[in-house]
Amino acid sequence: MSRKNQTLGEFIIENQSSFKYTSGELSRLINSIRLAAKVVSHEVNKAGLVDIIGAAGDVNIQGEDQQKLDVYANDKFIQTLKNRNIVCGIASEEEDDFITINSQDENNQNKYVVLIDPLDGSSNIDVNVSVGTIFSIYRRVTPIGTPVTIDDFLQEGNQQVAAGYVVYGTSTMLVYTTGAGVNGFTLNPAIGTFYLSHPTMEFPENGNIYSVNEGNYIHFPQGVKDYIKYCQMEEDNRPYTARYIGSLVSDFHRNMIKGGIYMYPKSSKATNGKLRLLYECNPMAFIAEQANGKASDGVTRILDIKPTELHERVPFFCGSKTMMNTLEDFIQKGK
Ligand SMILES: O=P(O)(O)OC[C@H]1O[C@](O)(COP(=O)(O)O)[C@@H](O)[C@@H]1O
Ligand SMILES: [Mg+2]
Ligand SMILES: [Mg+2]
Repeated sequence: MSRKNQTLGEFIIENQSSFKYTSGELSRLINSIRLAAKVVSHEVNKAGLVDIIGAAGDVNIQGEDQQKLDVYANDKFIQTLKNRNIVCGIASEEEDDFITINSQDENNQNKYVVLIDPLDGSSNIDVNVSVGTIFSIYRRVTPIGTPVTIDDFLQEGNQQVAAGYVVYGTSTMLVYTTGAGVNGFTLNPAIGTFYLSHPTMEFPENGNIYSVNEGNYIHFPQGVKDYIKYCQMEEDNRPYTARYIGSLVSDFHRNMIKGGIYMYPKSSKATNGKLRLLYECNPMAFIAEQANGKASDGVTRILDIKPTELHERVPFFCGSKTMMNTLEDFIQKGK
């Protein structure tokens, strides 16, 4: 039956469908993320009120002004993840260092670490444009009952056991993979339940949407400049459509549904680009590949990059395979 004529009652409730590939603990971990997503969604949907918009007055490790909603989302996800006795460590965009959850206790059998961008698209908060949350889950590499170390977090993206995002848009959706495809769930806020609204999400092989902050065009490497000009030429099915929301999650989500490519290149202003490998690029790359898409730094597959520090940045290109292959050819030629 096509999704169109399914009634709400016929949507498979996520508990019966999305966990067929996951262990009980991982299911419970994703359940805790789902709970935190509902709480944050409620706050996002009233962010126009004085108590939650605006800067929190602090600056995070990235040197960025923390928005109140950044801090709120960070607190909620950490608090929810701590309470479930499943996670032994958390790294967040909003925390200087990783957080240990009683892993020194020899009875602590918690074996997962979570890396999170609690609020993605911060520049959109005060202007009522969609934002998101991104998460990445690994098994710890250090022995259970011993202290968590940075090695538990500096794992290659190809070791992830799950990754996903929440997009707080016209509706709130949770989209994630556990390594067996990508499923999208839409929140029915009236009853607080996520419904499987987008089963087996996949990038179209090709597309005609490109997402990049063209304000930085003059600072881009020549190969990226050449590709952007290619997108704008009157030829074949071009010029493509330019769409840039300013939230990685939102641009990625639209491109996965319609086909397209997202680009955050390095530039003379940001020599490694802006996006963080561990809690933005790796999870989105895992989802992209599980959805028949592709993700690289322009040369190397994102999931094969060996991380060296918690908040390291990499150039990030992600989307429909055919568009990504064309972009990488331009980068190869133009350097
Ligand atoms: O404003 P810019 O430089 O184009 O950057 C926009 C990009 O930066 C981000 O907002 C970075 O994420 P954070 O908001 O979590 O820092 C992405 O979501 C978005 O795609
Ligand atoms: Mg982000
Ligand atoms: Mg963020």
